[in-house]
Amino acid sequence: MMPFRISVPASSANLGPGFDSMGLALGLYIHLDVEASDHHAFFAHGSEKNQENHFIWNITEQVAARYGTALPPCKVQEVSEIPLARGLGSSASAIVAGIELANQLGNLQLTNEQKLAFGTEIEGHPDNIAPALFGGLTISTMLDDDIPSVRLHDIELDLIAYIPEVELKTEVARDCLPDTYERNYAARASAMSNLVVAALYSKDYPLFGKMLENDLFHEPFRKTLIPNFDAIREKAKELGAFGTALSGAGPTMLSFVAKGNGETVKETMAKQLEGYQVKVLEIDTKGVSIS
Ligand SMILES: Nc1ncnc2c1ncn2[C@@H]1O[C@H](COP(=O)(O)OP(=O)(O)O)[C@@H](O)[C@H]1O
Ligand SMILES: N[C@@H](CCOP(=O)(O)O)C(=O)O
Repeated sequence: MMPFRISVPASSANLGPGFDSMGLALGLYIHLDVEASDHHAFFAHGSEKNQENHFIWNITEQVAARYGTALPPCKVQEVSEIPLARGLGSSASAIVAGIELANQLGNLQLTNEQKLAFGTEIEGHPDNIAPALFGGLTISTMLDDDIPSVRLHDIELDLIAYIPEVELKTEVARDCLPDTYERNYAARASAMSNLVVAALYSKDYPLFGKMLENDLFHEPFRKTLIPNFDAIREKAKELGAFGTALSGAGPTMLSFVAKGNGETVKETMAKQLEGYQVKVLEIDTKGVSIS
């Protein structure tokens, strides 16, 4: 086996009201460096200890078992830039990395549809899995036997992420959500989501930002868990951001600003947010890749 590297981007799910459906691939990556070995070994990021039960390797074994394939012994070294449990899709990126590792080691020739279906089955929703696989901004949903997914091109915006030190597990942030929504409420919430997509398509970024900040599906129920939710949104707006939303389930927030303004807005925001990593992030356009 020739050594190879699997790289998977992070992602920001939801984009306001696109709950469990929209996601944007980001230029932060998890990498798996793989080489032949006489025994199996998985080294997690920053660890020198072999972890036989690692989250990613477990996914790889599940995929191999599903296809009845034996995996050749190899050494895997994980290197990751994606912070865990901050709303940047680390679990989905790790799942996609595990699926791709099985695909490469077992020469499974999985189609994109098979990878998306398997990843969504594990994660429970496709909004982070689809952009981690395909790159860019994806809109997808689960049907009984299919996961339709559309990719939007040419998002001409700069992105600024405000990543706090605290973690928030997605599972905990999902437990705060109502089980059901009343019909008129759900219709209004869906209308916001429709307008987010329409505004992105027509590059009407002021309208996009306005609708982004009018989510009714999840942010109203999660904002009390999120440090500085209103302050970040208001300050970014003052500095000219079109809009700011929770990234995934949070606690990271993500601002969308005019192309070319990202660094200036970032500098000012960073001064106000002690203890945060404030970053201008690129949009990843490739999704999972092998090199
Ligand atoms: N690279 C990784 N290695 C091991 N576990 C991971 C990795 N990435 C994610 N996880 C698991 O997923 C959890 C975070 O997932 P989640 O709560 O959905 O947050 P998010 O996906 O927004 O980062 C981590 O606490 C860990 O259990
Ligand atoms: N739609 C999900 C997205 C979770 O994204 P994550 O990056 O926080 O795992 C949700 O909002 O629960």
